[in-house]
This record gives sequence, C-alpha cells and structure tokens, in this order.
Amino acid sequence: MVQLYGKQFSSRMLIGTALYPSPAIMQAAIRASGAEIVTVSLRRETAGGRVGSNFWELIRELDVAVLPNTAGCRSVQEAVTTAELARELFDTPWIKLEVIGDDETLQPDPIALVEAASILIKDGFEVFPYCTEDLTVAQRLRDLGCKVIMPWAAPIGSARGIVNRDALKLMRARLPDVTLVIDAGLGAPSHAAEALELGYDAVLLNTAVAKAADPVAMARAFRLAVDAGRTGYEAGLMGPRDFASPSTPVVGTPFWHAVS
Ligand SMILES: CC(=O)[C@@H](O)[C@H](O)COP(=O)(O)O
Repeated sequence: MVQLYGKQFSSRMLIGTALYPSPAIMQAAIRASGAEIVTVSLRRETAGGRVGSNFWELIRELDVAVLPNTAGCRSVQEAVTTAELARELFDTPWIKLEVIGDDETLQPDPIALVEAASILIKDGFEVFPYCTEDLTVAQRLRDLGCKVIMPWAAPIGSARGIVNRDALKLMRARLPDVTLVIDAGLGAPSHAAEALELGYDAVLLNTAVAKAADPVAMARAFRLAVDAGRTGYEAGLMGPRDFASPSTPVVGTPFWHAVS
C-alpha cells in the first residue's frame, strides 16, 4: 500500500490521461494499468472543452481518484489560479503542481515551484510538486509541508528513463518520511521497475503508455514491472560488487550458512 496525504492505495502507478489514440483506448489502458489515480490537465481539458462533457464521464466510469495538474503553467500566478480552478471543478484539495521553467526541456522552475507550493499549502491544498532531482529543492518542499514529492526521471515525454540515478538515490535516502513518486520521462517498464527498486513509492507516467503501439498491453506491462520492482525492493536487493564471488563455492554446501 502507498499512502498519499493520508489515503491508502494498493496500486503504485499513477497514470496520465493525455495523448491516447482514442477515448476507448484511454479507458482500457487505464484499467489495464491497475492505476487508482489519474492525473488530468485542467488547462488542456478545459481549453478543449473536455471537462464536464464526455471526457469527464469516461473518467467517472473508471472510478478512480483524480489528481488535477497545472500542466502548461509558466508562472506562480498562473499555477495558483489554475489550482484554485481545479479545486472548484474537481472538489479535491489535491493538486499536482507543475511550473515549467524551460520551454525546450519542460524542466520545472524550482524557484517558482517552491513559491507556488508555499502559497497553495497555506491555502489548504495538498500539493504534489513536480520537480527535478535537486535535493535542496525537495527539502524546501518538504519543509513547507509537502508530504508527496515527484521528481522527474527525465524530461516529460522523452522516454529516457532514470537519467540521474545517484541523485534520485540520495533523495530517497535523505527524505525517508516523504512519499516519493518518480514522475515523467519513463519510457519502458524496466524504467518503472528500476524506480521501485530504488525505493521510490510509486511512479507517474503517461506518454510511454499512450504512445505505445498497443497502449493496453503496455499499461499491463508497466503494471507488472511496478509490482516486480516493489517486490524486489521489499525482498532486499543485494548490493553490486566490484569482484567476482563464486555462487557454488564448495561442493556439497549449497546454502550460505551451515545447516545442521
Ligand atoms: C509532469 C507531467 O506532466 C507528467 O504527468 C507527465 O505527463 C508524465 O510524463 P511522461 O509523459 O513522460 O510519462
């Protein structure tokens, strides 16, 4: 079970609702993923007129929690206004806070992110900030009251997987009490497994499933990978070594400790 602001979920995968070839495939893929939380871009859906119409009906049929996001916002004010609209529309204190700083990489703006998170938390929001792997920024967000933090694996839509593994390992080690979700840049099920093996609590992804040749099969593959990664983490992974160690050292003693 993973805990997000006091709510328990059995799935460790959150999934986006954009870019699918059709509404029916979106629904089938989300079902196949086993995700219990979907993220919805308020700006995109309201601009396209989807919220409140057919799109919202499709989401409702899935019977999942909705995590509205501020995708596309580029300033503190824009993000705060979007979050307020989302709270009204979706009747939830949850907001996935995204403030883009760089148009080419869609890299989050850490300064605006911290400022917007501070405003929103004071206003009663439960903030899920999308950030880079920078530890200090994550610590600032935690200190403000973020109980969930969502560092990227790689730029949104890049499918590159975990680029800065060491920094993400460090963040996990230094923020043991925060629910950490890898968000963005995962391209293959093995990337998701790696995130869970590192001890991350969950992953959020969209493009890799929506743009797969078979989104429903890919959603299932990610689901299995998330389960495998978490099971491996809980089983206690052995650390890598710089030297060889024979796995059958002595004939007749198959167990690593003496058995009487
Ligand atoms: C940060 C953000 O908006 C994510 O929800 C994103 O959509 C997921 O990233 P990928 O599309 O790379 O999986």
